Amino acid sequence: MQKLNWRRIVLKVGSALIAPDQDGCRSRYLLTIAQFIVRCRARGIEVILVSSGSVAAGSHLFPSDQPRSVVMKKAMAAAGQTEMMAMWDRFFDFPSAQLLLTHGDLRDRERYQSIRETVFTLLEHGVLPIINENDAVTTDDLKVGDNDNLSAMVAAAADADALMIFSDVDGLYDKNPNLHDDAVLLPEIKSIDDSIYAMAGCATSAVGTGGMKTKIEAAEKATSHGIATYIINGFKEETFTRLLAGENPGSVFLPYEKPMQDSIHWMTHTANEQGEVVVEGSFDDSLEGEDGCLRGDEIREVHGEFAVGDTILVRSEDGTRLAKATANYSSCLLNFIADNEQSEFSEKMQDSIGPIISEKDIALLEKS
Ligand SMILES: Nc1ncnc2c1ncn2[C@@H]1O[C@H](COP(=O)(O)OP(=O)(O)O)[C@@H](O)[C@H]1O
Ligand SMILES: N[C@@H](CCC(=O)OP(=O)(O)O)C(=O)O
Repeated sequence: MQKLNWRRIVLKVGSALIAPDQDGCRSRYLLTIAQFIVRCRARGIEVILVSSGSVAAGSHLFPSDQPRSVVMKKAMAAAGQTEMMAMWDRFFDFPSAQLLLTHGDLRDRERYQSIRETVFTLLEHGVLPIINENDAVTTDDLKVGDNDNLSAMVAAAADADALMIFSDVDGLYDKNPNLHDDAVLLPEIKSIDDSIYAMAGCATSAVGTGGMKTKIEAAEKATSHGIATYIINGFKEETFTRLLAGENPGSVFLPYEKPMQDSIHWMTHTANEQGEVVVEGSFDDSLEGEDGCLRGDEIREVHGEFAVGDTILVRSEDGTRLAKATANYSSCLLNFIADNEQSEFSEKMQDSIGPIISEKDIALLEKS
């Protein structure tokens, strides 16, 4: 038996595989994916499943002649999720567990840690975690919006070795293969830049969300955490035999050689900034200084309301996004310090509380 190097993998299954006829769940493609999961587990590989498809699975329960409003889609998701979980559960003789998440859960550090603990406990006890976005309750500002990005956040949280995105296409092509006959498949992508994003088109199926763009975003999130990311065709049986043989049946994005530390990765790719501080141009110098930190006299403006421990954006006076960081001070206190930077009280306070942000809690961003 071929020895695979994966210790833990995240599989993401797109809606077209769940409900290919848009008429409820079908086992046609899921059976092969389920067998792949069983075989991986038999080889000692821990598997986490991120399953799309609740809306596609539930749509047949609602009148097709009515507009698909947001609220109608939420109702479809709520009903379709049960159908989809029942379908997955039928394939396995081991237990599975449902986790319905929103971005609101993942971007809160405590809830993120709690999700990690739950996932690890499930895996430890041989239970298959099956994850989807909680579409029935989520709102625009709380949702991830697509399961490609969600699966990458899950893969990072679970410290997986590989993320496999099973879609309706063989991998990433230099242009959409459903629209261009001369599109060429890219088997290996070493780094992701604008030229890679330029290849991505939208979804062409009736049920897909995000197309290739969100898959590349997911690959960027995952590879920067050291997670190899595959985009592969879940419709083809040979995909699964080739994966188990240690081959690449589609496109693989190679992991960073020096992955980000988990808390920095979370801050960069999952957390939302609650507010921002504008600093004078010498921010890089302050990081290189003895304390590796930011002090009150470098702050020009404070925007938004944030508390100690929240993620904030550090911006330069010319608008450049310099870094995300954990705030050691609330916005209220920072406003006071910025207004009274020379005061003895401000200086004493900083001496006793310490730096406004500390080097270990800073994620530097691309300067653009
Ligand atoms: N450069 C590209 N390479 C491959 N597929 C692409 C590309 N650009 C756009 N696509 C489209 O992306 C689709 C897959 O995305 P999507 O429909 O969202 O799938 P899923 O439901 O599996 O997430 C393909 O069927 C194809 O139409
Ligand atoms: N959470 C949604 C799926 C969103 C999504 O990203 O769909 P897809 O592009 O098919 O992976 C659902 O369960 O219907």
